[in-house]
Amino acid sequence: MSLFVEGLHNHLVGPFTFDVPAGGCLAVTGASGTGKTLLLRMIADLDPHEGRVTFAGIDRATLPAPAWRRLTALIPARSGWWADTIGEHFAPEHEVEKHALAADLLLPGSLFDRPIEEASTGERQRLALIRALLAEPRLLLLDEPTASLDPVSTEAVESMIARRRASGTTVVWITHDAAQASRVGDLALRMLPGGVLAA
Ligand SMILES: Nc1ncnc2c1ncn2[C@@H]1O[C@H](COP(=O)(O)OP(=O)(O)OP(=O)(O)O)[C@@H](O)[C@H]1O
Repeated sequence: MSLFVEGLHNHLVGPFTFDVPAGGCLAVTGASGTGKTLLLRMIADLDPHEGRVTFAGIDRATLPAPAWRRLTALIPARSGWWADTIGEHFAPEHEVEKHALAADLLLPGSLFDRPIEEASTGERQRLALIRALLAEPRLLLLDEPTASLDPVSTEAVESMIARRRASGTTVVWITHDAAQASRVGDLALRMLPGGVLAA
């Protein structure tokens, strides 16, 4: 399912116009504060904005919000957690799959029994990714998903996203790592101050 963004802007950043084909990955780079997160949040419809977002040929404005939320997942740089233990954040029907995804991301299965306060930043990042992937989104919006990870764990995340892309999931991936941007992205956008995009 392809993503088409046209004239997307708010009072701080934009307008942005680009498209990402089905299964493609747009790598977004740029200095801190140039509006990368705001771009993701506007695509996800989490912040007020103007402009058009079309996914799989459907104008997002015509979709009820719950339908859009089922199609997309935004994984923020800092994930939100509300229950005491990690496992409580996962539905019982995902018991088997969550462990499989955790193993793929080099996380021990015992982690799910532990309090969330004990999870490291890098563990939380991977757990947030697992939580999002269990819902099988067709559009993944990733905000620096490997910022706190070592090279081996980073590679595990990149491989997992590559597998999702192979089954048609479309990705927008924010990164500060130019090498990662060229590894994971088949399209690249660089944000400049003022939210202008350069290819
Ligand atoms: N709710 C808000 N109200 C006012 N200004 C905001 C708001 N959210 C973000 N900004 C500002 O908009 C600009 C872009 O923020 P954004 O978080 O998108 O940057 P970024 O490129 O993702 O930065 P980083 O690489 O540091 O994560 C920043 O100057 C930020 O201070």
